[in-house]
Amino acid sequence: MSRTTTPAHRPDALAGGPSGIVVRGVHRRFGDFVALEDVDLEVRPGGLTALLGPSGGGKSTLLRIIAGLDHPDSGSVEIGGRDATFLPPQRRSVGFVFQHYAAFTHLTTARNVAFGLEIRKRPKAEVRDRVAELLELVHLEHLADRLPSQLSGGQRQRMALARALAVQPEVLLLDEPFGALDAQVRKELRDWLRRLHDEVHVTTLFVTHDQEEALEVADEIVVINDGRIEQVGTPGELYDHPANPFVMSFLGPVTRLGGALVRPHDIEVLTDDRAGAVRVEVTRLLRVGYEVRAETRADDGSTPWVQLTRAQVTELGLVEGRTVWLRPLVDTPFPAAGLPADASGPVAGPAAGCPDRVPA
Ligand SMILES: Nc1ncnc2c1ncn2[C@@H]1O[C@H](COP(=O)(O)OP(=O)(O)OP(=O)(O)O)[C@@H](O)[C@H]1O
Repeated sequence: MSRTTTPAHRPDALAGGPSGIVVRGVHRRFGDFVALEDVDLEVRPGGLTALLGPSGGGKSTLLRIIAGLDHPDSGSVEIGGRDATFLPPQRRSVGFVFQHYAAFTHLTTARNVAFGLEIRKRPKAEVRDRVAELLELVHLEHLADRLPSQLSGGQRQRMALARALAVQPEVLLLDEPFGALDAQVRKELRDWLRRLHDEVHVTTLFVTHDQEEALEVADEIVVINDGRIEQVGTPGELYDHPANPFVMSFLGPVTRLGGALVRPHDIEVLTDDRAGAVRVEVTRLLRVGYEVRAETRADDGSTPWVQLTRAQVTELGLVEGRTVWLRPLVDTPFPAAGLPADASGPVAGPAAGCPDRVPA
């Protein structure tokens, strides 16, 4: 997917320029529990930003505070350059969509989309034109007269997006908008969201716990864990230059090699001993689609695994039981000891279920 035309590079894409979000020093406690601790965040105007982190990390709390559905104990929220900290949700110019969208069940798709405009008493012709435009945008024009119960889950979420966009919010906040849908539909909708965003350029912040979703869709990813922001960057920056072991292990597969954390595709397999290489025995070759995962055991009892292509396996003559040597192909910034106990592998995405996570 091309990112060359991302709205972040086209700040003039909205009339008056899109608005960013600035969060400063936000704290939020629930009793003794600290849900957000001194959170500072700038969401780029016109960008598609993912708020990514494990369950309970504080994603929804932060989104709700930006939306005005919850309030910080201290700190501030600015939307489009205006202090919104004490504004009610309806005065923040935000549109939101949640995982389980509560549509008006007795209203058609078109009337659901029109709702926000109608309560704002917009002229009938304007409402009609805007609804037609939005339904076309979300590819639901042919289902305008259906009731929500006659739509699929994916169609309902698209209707929710259209409804949120109807009142032309400055920012769009999406909390796991596709979370309740099955994997295939999720995948289609995330491609669709990317394309939709390329058309409308509204500053969008979406919550996800799925690293693959964030890597595929977002211009920028904010990784949040335990109420703190771990790192902010483009998908490439986070994947290639993680700030700490948590980000490294959350954003892709990791394995331990010679006391360091390494990506399993950044390991060279050698058929003889060389400087810096670790001797291992191949314990299992697992074919997973187009890749082969070679599980190994080193003399110190550690069990690094390597991601290879079938051609590499053939070329190396790898078979179970063979001794080979492994060497990291890139510098390994983190010792394996720095890996949090609960982050021994990716939590979701293509690498989920990697051998590191398969119970012995
Ligand atoms: N109203 C509340 N009262 C008490 N604790 C709360 C409340 N809302 C959230 N929390 C706690 O704050 C923490 C952060 O919750 P939050 O919903 O923001 O996490 P999350 O990252 O969105 O997680 P998930 O992906 O599971 O939705 C959790 O431990 C949660 O139990």
